[in-house]
Amino acid sequence: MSGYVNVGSIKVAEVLYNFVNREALPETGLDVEQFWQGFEKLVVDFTPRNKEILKKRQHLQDQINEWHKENKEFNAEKYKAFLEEIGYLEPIVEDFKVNLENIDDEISQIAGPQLVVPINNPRYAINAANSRWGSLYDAFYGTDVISEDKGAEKSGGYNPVRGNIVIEKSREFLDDGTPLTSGSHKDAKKYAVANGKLAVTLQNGETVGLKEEDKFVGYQGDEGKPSSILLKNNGLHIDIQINENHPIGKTDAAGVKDIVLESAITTIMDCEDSVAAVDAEDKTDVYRNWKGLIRGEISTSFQKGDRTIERTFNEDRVYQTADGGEVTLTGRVLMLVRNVGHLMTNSAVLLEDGTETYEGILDGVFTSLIAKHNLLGKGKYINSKKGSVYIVKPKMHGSEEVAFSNELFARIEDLLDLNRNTLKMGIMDEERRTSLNLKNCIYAAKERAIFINTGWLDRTGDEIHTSMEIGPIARTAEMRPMDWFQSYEKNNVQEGLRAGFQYEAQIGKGMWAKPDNMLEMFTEKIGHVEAGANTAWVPSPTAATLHALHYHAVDVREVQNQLVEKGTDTDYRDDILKIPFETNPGWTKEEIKEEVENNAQKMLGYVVRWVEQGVGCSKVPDINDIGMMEDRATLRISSQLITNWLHHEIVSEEEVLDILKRMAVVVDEQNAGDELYRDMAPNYDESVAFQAACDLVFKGTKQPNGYTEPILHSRRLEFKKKIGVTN
Ligand SMILES: CC(=O)SCCNC(=O)CCNC(=O)[C@H](O)C(C)(C)COP(=O)(O)OP(=O)(O)OC[C@H]1O[C@@H](n2cnc3c(N)ncnc32)[C@H](O)[C@@H]1OP(=O)(O)O
Ligand SMILES: O=CC(=O)O
Ligand SMILES: [Mg+2]
Repeated sequence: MSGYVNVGSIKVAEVLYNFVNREALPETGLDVEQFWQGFEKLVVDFTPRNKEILKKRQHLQDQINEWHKENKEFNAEKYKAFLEEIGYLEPIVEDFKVNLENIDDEISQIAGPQLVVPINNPRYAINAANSRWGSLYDAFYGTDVISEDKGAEKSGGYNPVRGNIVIEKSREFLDDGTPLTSGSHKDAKKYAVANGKLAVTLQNGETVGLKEEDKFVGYQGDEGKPSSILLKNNGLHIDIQINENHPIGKTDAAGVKDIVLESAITTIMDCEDSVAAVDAEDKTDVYRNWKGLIRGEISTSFQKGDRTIERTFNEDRVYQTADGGEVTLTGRVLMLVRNVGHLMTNSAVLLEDGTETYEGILDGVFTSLIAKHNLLGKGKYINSKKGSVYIVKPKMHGSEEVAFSNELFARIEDLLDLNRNTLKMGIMDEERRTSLNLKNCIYAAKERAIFINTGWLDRTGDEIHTSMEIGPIARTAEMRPMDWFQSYEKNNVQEGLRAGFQYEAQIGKGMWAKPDNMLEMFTEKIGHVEAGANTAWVPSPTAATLHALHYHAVDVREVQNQLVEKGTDTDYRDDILKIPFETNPGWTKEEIKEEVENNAQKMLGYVVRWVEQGVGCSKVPDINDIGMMEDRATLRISSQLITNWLHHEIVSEEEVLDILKRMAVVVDEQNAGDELYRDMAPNYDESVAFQAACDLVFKGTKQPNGYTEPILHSRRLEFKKKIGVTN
């Protein structure tokens, strides 16, 4: 474990202190001594306020619990009045508009997918930074968007039957978004440029152009024999790549070897839900990676099959324009960084009384300090051309907490000698108090709020915990179609539009949590764009490429215009307050068993890797063998649902323990091929991971807002100690 260095009244872990002095502070123009003095003062000033925020959360929760116990007959009007009385529902501010400056086009102008990636996994994080462009052919060929029926299997080498379906589907996409004056891209036998326009020769010998000529942007290679044609539709680029000697190009009449799409426009480098970082060593790793990412200098090499792959940031892409000029497009996403929320502390910095500092304060300071490098032009690539730093702030409850972050950001700007409002804020709309008071939350950071995103996974967990005492909460799959959820989503779009997010900021929708079910995503996630969101989360680069198709199909600007025209003054509060509980559930024994087993299996599959391997985001099979993206937020749902059912005696403790034990055997089997894995069964008492899962459900009513972090962190620290690892 790291030793500590005294910094005034506080102590900073040596590993972090050295990183800051040797790697983070150099090139920022900041004085080392002044920085640490200012840091100490900031920590000392903001810690008590952070503590107060958390006390208020608990006080509100306690009052809500008591109210439900005293009001067994639920009355919606009385409930709302009570929430107003205790300040859970805030008086709503007058209409206003956000006042944002120096916002990159990727946030304000370009509607498209937002990828999320654990920041402490360089292989994935660099991949994520490069996922601005993705192969449509690979996305179709490699996923279930195309069925494997009728000889179109994926297995083995290249399957031309499947390949032809990919090509056909891709041409249909071109016909939809960038149609020809006549005929179809399917019949193209040559793509060329003539007189500054796209000239497509069809099978019938006719040469046609684009219906909307200005959708042609540029090309690479010779006009008569280009290697690439660049088109643009709804603000997103399409690169038709041509090489008649390529194995795929050879099979295509026009020599097209791929269609590459602008895919993830922004990426969130995540320090939070998808990461396990519990001590100074882990946090220093996180910050070091962020430095490599924001400067575009990080690289990694890894083995894939029998190949060694070197992964670095992609270069820009340069094209000739029709008028003889040149256009350079970035090869990379715009990066945002998600800090942690206000809840957790970390031993990386200790206060005078020996207690740990709030991790959110540390993240705010250090991710901003590191980002300053890039603001000063240091590094291989510039992330924000406008000189902003985009910080996503999760798990805030109500406008007071947003105001706290806003002040923290201002103080960090002063510490780092940054202009006011350089630090922008993405507000996760993922706690009930925030959804219900969203307008006020945006107002509290109206010079910084660059997104509001419906983090529906945490939001669902918070819904369960907040109303723990009312009765049994609905089964997880039944929660989304319900009023509370639907109105939460609509309210988010409405409040974004009302606050003037159109052409200024992002109205974002949540994660697709089934990373292997791309057909289902392809069918469903277009709903996010149709609802007026100009971005939505995806779990992988492939998902980003497929989701990009939705922004080609639907012009979200039009949707937003229509919504604004219709009016943005619906009061969704009453619907959001419709608690998803069951007065008379009537679930069969079989249904109850299935629900608990499913949640238990996902929990254990995730927790075991978190606690014993430090993996913060995993793909874990559910009971139907569907690989689910599991992170701290999905764990909050699974654990709180079981807790709730235990609390209301839908299941007994013995039954849950029995299910956990049986599911542990299943999870052990699923991980049989992993050398680092330690079985949970049959010595359950010795498995730290198994104990963590038990704590999460059996002590679930006591977890602050139902969060999983306190147990995950303490059990991970216990495991590290047990096996003697420092990181
Ligand atoms: C509630 C919330 O807070 S949601 C936000 C937090 N969640 C996330 O950030 C999810 C991010 N996604 C992931 O971590 C992963 O996709 C997982 C864990 C869900 C699945 O991971 P795996 O099982 O390894 O995925 P799979 O085997 O299908 O794909 C691996 C390949 O995809 C790439 N990949 C997968 N996810 C990502 C990603 N998010 N970003 C970049 N690349 C990715 C990997 O780099 C790898 O490719 P490579 O071999 O060329 O390096
Ligand atoms: O952070 C995202 C969520 O859904 O929770
Ligand atoms: Mg979340």
